[in-house]
Amino acid sequence: MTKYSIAVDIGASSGRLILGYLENGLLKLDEIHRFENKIVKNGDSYCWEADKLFQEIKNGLKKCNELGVKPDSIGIDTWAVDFMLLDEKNQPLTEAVSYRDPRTDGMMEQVFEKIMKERLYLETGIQFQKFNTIYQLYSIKQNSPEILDKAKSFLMIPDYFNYLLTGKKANEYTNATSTQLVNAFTKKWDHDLLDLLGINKEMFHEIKTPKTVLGTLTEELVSELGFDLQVILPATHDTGSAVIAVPEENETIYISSGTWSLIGVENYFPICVTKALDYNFTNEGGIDYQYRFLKNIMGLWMIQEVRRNYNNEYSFAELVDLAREAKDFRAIVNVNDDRFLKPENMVQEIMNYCVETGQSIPSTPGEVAKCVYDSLAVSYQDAVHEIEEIFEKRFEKINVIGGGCQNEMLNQLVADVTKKEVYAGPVEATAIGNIVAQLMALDEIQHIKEARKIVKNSFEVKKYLPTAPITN
Ligand SMILES: Nc1ncnc2c1ncn2[C@@H]1O[C@H](COP(=O)(O)OP(=O)(O)OP(=O)(O)O)[C@@H](O)[C@H]1O
Ligand SMILES: C[C@H](O)[C@H](O)[C@@H](O)C(=O)CO
Ligand SMILES: [Mg+2]
Repeated sequence: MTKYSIAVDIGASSGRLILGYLENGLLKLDEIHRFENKIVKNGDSYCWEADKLFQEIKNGLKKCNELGVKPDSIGIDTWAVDFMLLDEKNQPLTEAVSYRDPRTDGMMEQVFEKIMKERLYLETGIQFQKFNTIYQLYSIKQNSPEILDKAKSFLMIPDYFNYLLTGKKANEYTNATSTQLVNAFTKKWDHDLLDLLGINKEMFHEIKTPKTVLGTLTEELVSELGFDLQVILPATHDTGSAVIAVPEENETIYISSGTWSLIGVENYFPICVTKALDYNFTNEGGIDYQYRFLKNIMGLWMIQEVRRNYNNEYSFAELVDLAREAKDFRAIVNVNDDRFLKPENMVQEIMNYCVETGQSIPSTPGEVAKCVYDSLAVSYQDAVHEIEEIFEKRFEKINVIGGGCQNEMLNQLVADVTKKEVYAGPVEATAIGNIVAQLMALDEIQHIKEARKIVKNSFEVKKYLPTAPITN
């Protein structure tokens, strides 16, 4: 009997419900619902529209009825680090504040007054991003302590949506690791660290791993939707799900390319050595207790903001075409500079950077786009060199997955600057990895190697070779 699973994949720029099932050994996808996601200003805070997003999840489930689809399971994944705090009546104490909110400015440095940076990295293995959950919570403790006093439940965004679906509370492992509050070795909440920071450890829930069946829908939702299903935990950190879908059975460097570019490798143990700290790599949790040794690169957020600055006049494909036409323009920015995390105007910020560094100044949408793509490719190349230095080996190929793998110009740039074979696809890697974890929980797929073989056979993967010869 064929099992049907729904992946709810909500990224920073868009969300989608995708139905997945096995047919003749191949994984089939049907997109049920797609919707926009964005950060909105709520008072003085930059927030996600959590209520609207949950309504979109229900809208997508209602479409199943219209399509005559009766799914067996659902799994939710989103971006990392962000969370909700619930009071004793299970009511949210704040809006869903975004990691791009400036409330964490200066918080990392204040935390280092409580715990040495090196110790924090040795215990958690997590990269130092100013917006990590640890710094968000510390900001609340410093600026609105009454909120933490009332907090009885800490749920990350997917955990919160799972709670609304089932009434059950749990923290899923892959996303919990992104908080920088989980011990990389015990894989549990680091209570010593929480005590050091004066954050009440009682509000955190039991950490559960991908493939866990959390429960079924609440009675209210069954009567609203007209059906019930199993709510299964995928890797609820979207990048954790994306990495599951890398269509490569052997070792490879992956780039999960979307709002962020997450570049790294899969590993069996956490690498918390000084060089990994200096290069700011992370050891986020993966499925089956793998580690995702990777780093955040600012990613296509920059081109999303450039597109917005030009009043969404150009599609992403048109911006690539315009960048190709600007082939002679060359200026490189440090994409990982905090100035690009949430500038008032990304185009202006890029121009200012080029003025400050004495470079040619991009003046057309094509030149700005080319500057972004060239700069991302340079940043990827630096990360590849760092990975090969730490692993003391050369990797032969790079797999690009996610929406960004549709950018053929960037894929070719990556092949040219790294001098490696680049394999681009699948586009919906996150949703695919989400579905794979559900089908594994439903005993439709037995293990990851089998899953990756199925993904490779089921979806298009385009190959890019360096235009210059590969020199070993
Ligand atoms: N046709 C296209 N040509 C070139 N680039 C594209 C195309 N379609 C999408 N993209 C790129 O893909 C990006 C979106 O990727 P994706 O859909 O994986 O992001 P998301 O899942 O919405 O967000 P997140 O990265 O937070 O998960 C866009 O910002 C854009 O740069
Ligand atoms: C904010 C996080 O760095 C971000 O969610 C990243 O981990 C990611 O997975 C983006 O899709
Ligand atoms: Mg995504």
